[in-house]
Amino acid sequence: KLYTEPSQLRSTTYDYVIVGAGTAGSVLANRLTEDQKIRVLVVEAGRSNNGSDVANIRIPFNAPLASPGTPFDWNFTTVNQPSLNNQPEPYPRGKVLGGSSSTNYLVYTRGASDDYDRLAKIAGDDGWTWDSLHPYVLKHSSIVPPADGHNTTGQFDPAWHGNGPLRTSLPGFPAVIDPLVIQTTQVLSDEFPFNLDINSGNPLGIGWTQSTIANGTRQSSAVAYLGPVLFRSNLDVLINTQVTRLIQTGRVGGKPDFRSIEFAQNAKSRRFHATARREVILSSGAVGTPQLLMLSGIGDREALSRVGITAIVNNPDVGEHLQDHPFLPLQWEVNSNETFDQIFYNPDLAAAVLDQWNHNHTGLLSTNPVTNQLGFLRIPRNHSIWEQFEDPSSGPHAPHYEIAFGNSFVTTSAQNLPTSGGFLSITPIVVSPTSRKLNTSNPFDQPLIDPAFLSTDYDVAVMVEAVRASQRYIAASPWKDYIIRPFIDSANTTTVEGIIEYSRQRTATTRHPTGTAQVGKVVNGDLTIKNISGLRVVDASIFPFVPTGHTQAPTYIIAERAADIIKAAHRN
Ligand SMILES: Cc1cc2nc3c(=O)[nH]c(=O)nc-3n(C[C@H](O)[C@H](O)[C@H](O)COP(=O)(O)OP(=O)(O)OC[C@H]3O[C@@H](n4cnc5c(N)ncnc54)[C@H](O)[C@@H]3O)c2cc1C
Repeated sequence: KLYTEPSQLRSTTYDYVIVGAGTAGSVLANRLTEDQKIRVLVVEAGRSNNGSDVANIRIPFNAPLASPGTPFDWNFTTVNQPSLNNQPEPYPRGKVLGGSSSTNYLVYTRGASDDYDRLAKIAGDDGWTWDSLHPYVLKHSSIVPPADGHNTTGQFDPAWHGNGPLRTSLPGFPAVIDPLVIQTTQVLSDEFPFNLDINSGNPLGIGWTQSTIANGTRQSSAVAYLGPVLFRSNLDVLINTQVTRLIQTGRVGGKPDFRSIEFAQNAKSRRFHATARREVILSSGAVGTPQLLMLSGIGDREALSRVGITAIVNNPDVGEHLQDHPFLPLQWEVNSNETFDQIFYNPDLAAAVLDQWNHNHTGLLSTNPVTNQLGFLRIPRNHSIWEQFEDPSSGPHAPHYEIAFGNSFVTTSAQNLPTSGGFLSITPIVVSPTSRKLNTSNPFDQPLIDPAFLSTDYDVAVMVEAVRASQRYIAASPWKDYIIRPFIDSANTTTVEGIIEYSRQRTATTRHPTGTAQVGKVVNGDLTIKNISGLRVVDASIFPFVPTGHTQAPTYIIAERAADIIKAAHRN
């Protein structure tokens, strides 16, 4: 049942208390309440994902309107980024049932098998290898026909898709660049081979984008996992309420035991408490989880004492090691009036596509807002970059960078939409970055977030290489009559110095924070917290290295396995 006020709760004691009904938290809420005898409370700071004002979190193409600066988002900002000309960056995180899966850009990629194998090695648990996780890969998701019903043969491999509740699909609306992107994989097949399914564990090459969209509508963990089980009498979900602190309830096996939470609706309102008989599970995301640990006295002793918090468990790694993917759109003016830009210039067209979506959930608004094709690529072994840097990737199937092809002008906070013209955007993303950081202080204040974008020479060098690869892509013959010229802002990105200068002006977040309560440093292989009893973390903060794809699918996969680990831990 869904509650909007803490005073409405039927109990203060549950078997499990989950903090955050986001991507991972909703998976756990669903799986742990499969056993009717188990009672679960989920406390979510954000609002409901239903209501009369939720169009922008339901309509796939409107995802960029869901955050930042909206009631669905925490509206965080990073600290000034010295390597991005000392500018801060908006840092969106979903604050709504489904968490960031309700506001993200819907791209569904699992990353490389090597990413999971490295996680298993760091965790000391073979259960996290790609092969061992295969049942969870199939259990969490399924692939359904796209909104336009086109024949998807040759665009994905059905063998890699299961029958799970999270429904995904291939692009639901064709882009004028689709044939050009695919033809280039034939013309430049050595460097940019076609990959039938980038979600097979080997993402290398260029393939069709899969998105968390079904029937032309966003599929989030709230839609796929939480909504369908809200009727269960053993599940209580409290929204609009922030957990402010975890409370030590005693000691178990010589370790501090944290089985209670404190929560409130705002900084001035009454504080409430609830207790878990079995465990409190933190699924508050890569910003919320370390913030809550630190507020509860779990973190770096000296940093906590500077903000007046007494450390109960000294762990300097809590909230450190934030890792994200830097993202840099490049744009070209093109010889077409069929790019998606047109709906931003023409209100009649915008109204027509909205009418179509409202009518039957088809048309432009039913598709992913960013891209119909993605490429994941490695810098070859004989490239001079490797004379200077160690390869930080997890293995031979893991890319160093990604390129996403957009049939419109992709912007960042540092760039406005032009008022006319048709555009192609290619967005290089460094997917094995080496920059890491995050710091925090008080529950209702925004924490200090520092992704340290492009702060290492390696990240800069890979960004340069990714920009050059994008330029080689559109220099191929299929684009000859299509590209007019580079957009003015990116026109000078022809020299290494020019690319670096452009990167420092325009790089933004791909919104993939991970690593702030990572396996090996903060949590054990079973995701329990080191030197603490009664507490576990299940969300994107546990990844020791950011996966080399977009981070929602890896989060669903680890959450599905975590549910089984938790059930097994309490079986007797
Ligand atoms: C704008 C945006 C675009 C993105 N695009 C993509 C994409 O296209 N593809 C992709 O794969 N990934 C994308 N991502 C990233 C992906 O969505 C996240 O990595 C993933 O959803 C993280 O899941 P999580 O469970 O760790 O956290 P979340 O899903 O963020 O869940 C955390 C939940 O905890 C709640 N919470 C936090 N603190 C508290 C507290 N103290 N008390 C109570 N509740 C609390 C939050 O409100 C939230 O609901 C995007 C993210 C954003 C924000």
